[in-house]
Amino acid sequence: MTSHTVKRPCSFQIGTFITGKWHKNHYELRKELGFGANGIVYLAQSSKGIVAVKFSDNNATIASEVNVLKSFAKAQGDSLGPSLIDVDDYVVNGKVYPFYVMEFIKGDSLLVYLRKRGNEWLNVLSLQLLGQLEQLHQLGWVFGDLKPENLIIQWPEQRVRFIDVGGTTQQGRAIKEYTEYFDRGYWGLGGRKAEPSYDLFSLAMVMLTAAYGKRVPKAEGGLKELGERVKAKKELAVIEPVLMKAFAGKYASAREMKQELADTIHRKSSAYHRPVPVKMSRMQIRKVKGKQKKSGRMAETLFLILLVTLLYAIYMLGLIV
Ligand SMILES: Nc1ncnc2c1ncn2[C@@H]1O[C@H](COP(=O)(O)OP(=O)(O)OP(=O)(O)O)[C@@H](O)[C@H]1O
Repeated sequence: MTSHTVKRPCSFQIGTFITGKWHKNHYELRKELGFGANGIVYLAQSSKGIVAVKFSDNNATIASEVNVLKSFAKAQGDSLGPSLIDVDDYVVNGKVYPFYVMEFIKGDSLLVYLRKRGNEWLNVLSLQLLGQLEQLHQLGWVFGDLKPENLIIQWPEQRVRFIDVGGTTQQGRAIKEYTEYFDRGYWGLGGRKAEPSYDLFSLAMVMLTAAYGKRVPKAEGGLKELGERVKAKKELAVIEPVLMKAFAGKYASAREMKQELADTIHRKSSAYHRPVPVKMSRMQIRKVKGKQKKSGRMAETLFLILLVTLLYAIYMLGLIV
C-alpha cells in the first residue's frame, strides 16, 4: 500500500552532482519531483538533456522497476512508461544508493489537466488509457497502482503516460503495491490477484475521482454506493453501464471495456446532437437553440464529438483489419 506519511527514503541537496559508479555518467540534481514509499525522484540535467532520476534505499525496488520499464520498451508504438536511460549506483560516504534514470515526462497529472481543460476530456483520455492498458496486459503485466497521480498528460502531445511502475505486477501474482482508495479489495469488490479486471476497477475509480475532482471518502463501500455516485454526476451517468460493469469486475479485457465505452459515448453523443424535429413550433425551436447557446462550449463539444467519432472509426477499423 502506498502512503505519503512515510519518511523520505533518501534525499540529496538540490545542486548535487551525481556520478554513477559503473557508467560514469554525470547528473546535476535540479529539483525534487516527488517522493513516496519506494524512493525519491529528481529532475536532473544530464549530457543528454533533462531527465528524471529515481533513487531508493532498496536495491530490489530499483531492480524490479527497471525490469518493468525494460519490458514496457518492447511494446509496439506507444511507449507505456517513461523510457529507461541509465541504471547505476551513487556512492557517497561509503553508502551505496542505487538509482535509475528515465525520460522526464513533461505535463500535468490527470486531475490538474482536467481542472484546466474541463471534464469533457475525461472520456477521450479514458479511451487512450484503455488502449495502453490493453498493451500492458498483453505483455503479461497488471499496472496495480493506477491512480490520478500516476498518470501524466504529456505536453504538447496530450498523451496519457504512466509513471511509477512500483505496483506493476506479473499477472497471476498478488498486487505488489496499491493505493487503498483505488483498490477493489478496499471497496469490498474483489481480491488483489493481478488480473486485467483489477486495473479496470481502478480505472473506473480514477474516472469517478476525476469527475468529482477529488476522492470522495468511502462510507460502507460496495456496488450500491458507487452506483449512487455515478448517477449523481452527469458525465458519469451517461456511461453508467460501462462503469458499473468495471466496478463489478465483469470485463475480461481492456479491449472489451474500450469497445463498450466507445460505443456508449458514440451513441449518446449522436442522440444529443440529433437535428431539431421539423414539427416543433417556433417557440420550441427558439428554446432548443437557446439551450444550445447556453452551453457556451459548442465548438469544443463538437470538436470532442468529432474526435470521439474518429477514435471510434479507427477502433472499428482495427477490429475489421
Ligand atoms: N518520469 C517522470 N517524469 C516526470 N515526473 C515524474 C517521473 N517519475 C516520477 N515523477 C514524479 O515524481 C513523483 C514520485 O515518483 P514515484 O511515484 O515513482 O515515487 P514512489 O516512491 O514510487 O511514490 P509512491 O509512494 O506514490 O508510489 C511522481 O508522483 C511524479 O510527480
